[in-house]
Amino acid sequence: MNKPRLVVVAGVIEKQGNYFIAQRFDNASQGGLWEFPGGKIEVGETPSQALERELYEELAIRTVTGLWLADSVFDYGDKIVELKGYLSHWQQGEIQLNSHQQMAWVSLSQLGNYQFCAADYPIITALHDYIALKSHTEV
Ligand SMILES: Nc1nc2c([nH]c(=O)n2[C@@H]2O[C@H](COP(=O)(O)OP(=O)(O)OP(=O)(O)O)[C@@H](O)[C@H]2O)c(=O)[nH]1
Repeated sequence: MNKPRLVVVAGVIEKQGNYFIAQRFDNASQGGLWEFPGGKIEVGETPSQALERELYEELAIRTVTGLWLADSVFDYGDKIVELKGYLSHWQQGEIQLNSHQQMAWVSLSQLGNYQFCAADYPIITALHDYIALKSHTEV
């Protein structure tokens, strides 16, 4: 049997040097693990549109999708997830947690203290690389 391959977008939202992360419900797939909010791309959507829709549904905030960070493919056994990570820029609204059991704002170095969905680690690496590059090019 062919296992499903899900194409999923995830957004990294930054505020004052901290990054938004959210914990999946214990009874969901990858339950209890942390992730960047987002979800599956629907038919006819661009990744950017899907991410803006998902962040509104999950967090009730309006965002604009920014820089692409990385794509990551992980086989969870029952499904393959192709995760596309982007920066997301918060435009308006206050965060309401509609689809997660917990949230946190954490620094880049604190990200290592949380257990993420396996597909997220290349996105975290790309975020580290991006921030390092940015700090080298800023004068
Ligand atoms: N939103 C989001 N999903 C992620 C991330 N990393 C990761 O592996 N995923 C996986 O991508 C899939 C899509 O998740 P979803 O939020 O749209 O919906 P879901 O829990 O109903 O997914 P499911 O149908 O696999 O149970 C989930 O299996 C989830 O575990 C991430 O950083 N953000």
